[in-house]
Amino acid sequence: MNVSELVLELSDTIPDFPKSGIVFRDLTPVFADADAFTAVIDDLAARFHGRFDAVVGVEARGFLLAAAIAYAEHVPLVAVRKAGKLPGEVLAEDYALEYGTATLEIRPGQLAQGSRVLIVDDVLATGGSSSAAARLVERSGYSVAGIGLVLELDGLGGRERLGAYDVYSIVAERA
Ligand SMILES: O=P(O)(O)OC[C@H]1O[C@H](OP(=O)(O)OP(=O)(O)O)[C@H](O)[C@@H]1O
Ligand SMILES: Nc1ncnc2[nH]cnc12
Repeated sequence: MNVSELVLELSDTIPDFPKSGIVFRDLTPVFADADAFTAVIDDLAARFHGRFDAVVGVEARGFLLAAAIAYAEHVPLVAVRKAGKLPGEVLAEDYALEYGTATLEIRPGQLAQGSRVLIVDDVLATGGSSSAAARLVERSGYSVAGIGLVLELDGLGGRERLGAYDVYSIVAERA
């Protein structure tokens, strides 16, 4: 099986989680399969290879992917976290997602100005999380080299919202 077949084969679909009406796509079984996880990391890293100086992972599921890509490509890893988790000076962006609203934060000054940053997350739905992460990257003085995702849910406006960026997902499916 190729990497997109592995993602489709192993991922789960849970109706009415975390709220009634949401069809939740769970990628943890993909991460729990060593061959599939390795294939996912290799695919995302290869797609953007040579075009990024650092990786940003979006809490929480994006951390799992971003850490592995940073290790594989030997580049710095920066965490974009939910509000109140990072100490010291932070930049913050409010956003909406499929099942609520939240705030993401970054500690600026961790990378050289002008660094090309790859933003990584597991799922693209409305694009609220990724666009908030992109705004934090840009407000920190870096550029967004691309946004890498495992699964894109079509029909929720995410790709349209991220139109300014190079967005790649391993699998796209109708939400
Ligand atoms: O495109 P969007 O509409 O923003 O949705 C996608 C985001 O939603 C999920 O995270 P969630 O906020 O549920 O947090 P978690 O990773 O901590 O579970 C997912 O991991 C993405 O970060
Ligand atoms: N339907 C969904 N499944 C998994 N993660 C999500 N993040 C936002 N919407 C989601």
